[in-house]
Amino acid sequence: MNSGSSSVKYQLLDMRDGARLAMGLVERIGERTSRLKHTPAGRESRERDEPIADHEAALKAVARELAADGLGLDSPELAAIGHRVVHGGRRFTEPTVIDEAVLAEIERLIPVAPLHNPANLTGIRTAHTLRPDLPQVAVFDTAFHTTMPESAARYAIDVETADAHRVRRYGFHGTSHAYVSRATAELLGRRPEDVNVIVLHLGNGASASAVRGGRCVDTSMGLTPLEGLVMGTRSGDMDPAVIFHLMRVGGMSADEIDTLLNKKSGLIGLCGDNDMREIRRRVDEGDERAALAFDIYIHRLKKYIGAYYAVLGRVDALAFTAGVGENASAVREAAVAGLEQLGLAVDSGLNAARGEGPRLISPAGARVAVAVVPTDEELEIATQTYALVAKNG
Ligand SMILES: Nc1ncnc2c1ncn2[C@@H]1O[C@H](COP(=O)(O)OP(=O)(O)O)[C@@H](O)[C@H]1O
Ligand SMILES: CC(=O)OP(=O)(O)O
Ligand SMILES: [Mg+2]
Repeated sequence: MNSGSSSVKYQLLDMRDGARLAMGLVERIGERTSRLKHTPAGRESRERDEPIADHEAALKAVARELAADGLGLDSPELAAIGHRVVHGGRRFTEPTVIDEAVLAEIERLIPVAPLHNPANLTGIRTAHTLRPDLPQVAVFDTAFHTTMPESAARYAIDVETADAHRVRRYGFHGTSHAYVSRATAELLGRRPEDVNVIVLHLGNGASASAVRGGRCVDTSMGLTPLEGLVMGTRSGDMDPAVIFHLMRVGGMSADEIDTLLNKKSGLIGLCGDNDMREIRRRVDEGDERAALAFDIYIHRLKKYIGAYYAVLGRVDALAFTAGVGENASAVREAAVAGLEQLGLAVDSGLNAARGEGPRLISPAGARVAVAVVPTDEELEIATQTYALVAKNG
């Protein structure tokens, strides 16, 4: 289960061979026009528009769809349910079997992941009600980033204050960064230990990571998923003094600024749209606001590519993933344009071609491989969940 702020993605997997039995997506939870798309393996997808009020209703709708295919949650073959949990703080560095103490810790972390941890908790509680006998396992977005050195994880603020309030950089999308950096090494035919990769996870939320020999050494999100890249609705990096200015001069409250920066900024704040498909359509029609939003998005992305190049010293591959990274060829082309001196370039034919699995888009013989590597957070969650459950007997 991958419960996001307004969506649930899910897969049912046979872990004997990794076969996907069913997958699906519930979108726009809490809005009037929620949509559920359910795809049983080897059969037609079913799409349904129906109001789905919250993550509890979403999970129940998913259970209903699975049952309709004879894959109901009541199956005795179901071994465990794995859940994405966005914020695990410093305590959770590994997948963890969920009990009351774990639930309490995820709840305690809500203030630093207000869009995500509540949805994750609802997903876990609903799944537990449906199958109280099964192990429920939490796989944390923050876990992969716990290898970051202090030089990358600490903010340069007073140490006592920071420690008293657990203020540091945790990083997110770790399940995706882990999976994609490994899949990129595989695409190059090399061991993860031997390659340095920059991963750009560009979804609605977006983050970059620098991965040296399979271990994360830096990532763009921080205490919360607000820092770093320009996102669909989040600002990413800015001078923190913007907040004091908006409070003192703009008369805004902390909550109002929180909503502004998390929900009304980024691409949607800049041009009124957060979907890259729509933005590209407008750019192609000559819309100047959309073009400026696109340029700001790309400028930030380029800065992170350069920064992580410097952090790693040697880069073997740059991998694009998630909704924007996997689909928006214009973003990939613009992000590496002008970086030939760094050995980075895309072949426009390869970049424009549609494809399914991981694929190279850099020209033959390029010093740095540029790749599109589809993420699969659900498979990674299932793999980690199954390994833990199998180990525990
Ligand atoms: N064909 C496409 N072309 C360009 N952008 C796309 C395309 N499909 C999806 N996207 C972008 O991907 C985003 C969703 O990415 P996804 O990784 O599913 O995000 P999240 O997990 O944060 O919900 C959309 O908001 C849209 O901007
Ligand atoms: C952590 C985060 O930003 O997740 P998402 O991209 O699913 O919103
Ligand atoms: Mg996502």
